[in-house]
Amino acid sequence: MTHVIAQGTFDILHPGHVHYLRDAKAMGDRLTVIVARRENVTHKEPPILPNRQRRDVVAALDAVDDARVGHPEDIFAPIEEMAPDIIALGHDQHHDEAAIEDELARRGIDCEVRRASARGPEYEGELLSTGRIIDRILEERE
Ligand SMILES: Cc1cc2nc3c(=O)[nH]c(=O)nc-3n(C[C@H](O)[C@H](O)[C@H](O)COP(=O)(O)O)c2cc1C
Ligand SMILES: Nc1ncnc2c1ncn2[C@@H]1O[C@H](COP(=O)(O)OP(=O)(O)OP(=O)(O)O)[C@@H](O)[C@H]1O
Repeated sequence: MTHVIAQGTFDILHPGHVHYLRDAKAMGDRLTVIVARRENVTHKEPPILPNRQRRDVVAALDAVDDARVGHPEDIFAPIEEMAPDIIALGHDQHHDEAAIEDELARRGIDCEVRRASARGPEYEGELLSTGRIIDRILEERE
């Protein structure tokens, strides 16, 4: 059984998220998703929705076998505990594959790091970014 881990913020789900998680699931047999804690989302605006709500909705997707809110301080602690076979990074995630591989090796975790593919819009107006959905809401409702 090949265990795959995916991770992200997943604030206001859209079809890009569904694509990423299906792609990650297709890399193996079992998919666990780590949902980033609000306080750890520092590279962009913090999520609108609470940790548990983002976790619950991700857990309800077909591709997802299990979803959990991430560790507050050590992002490698859940990886160490679950010992997955593959970490599937999102196509645009800022994480450096080599740095993650180095840390996995340092901790003695035998796990491959891969990148998932991107999905573009399939029709005029399809919005595949939480940030852009929020911008649209602000434009149209103010
Ligand atoms: C291997 C890995 C493990 C992670 N584990 C956690 C975690 O335990 N807790 C957490 O809050 N975030 C965790 N993160 C999520 C990062 O915080 C996340 O990349 C970022 O905040 C959200 O990025 P996004 O822009 O793709 O949504 C992890 C990221 C990676 C690459
Ligand atoms: N169009 C897409 N195609 C493939 N993967 C996507 C797409 N949109 C988001 N993802 C992936 O989903 C994961 C979680 O994304 P995240 O929660 O950062 O949402 P986002 O919509 O990309 O956010 P924002 O655009 O506001 O920064 C990331 O790994 C990201 O690469």
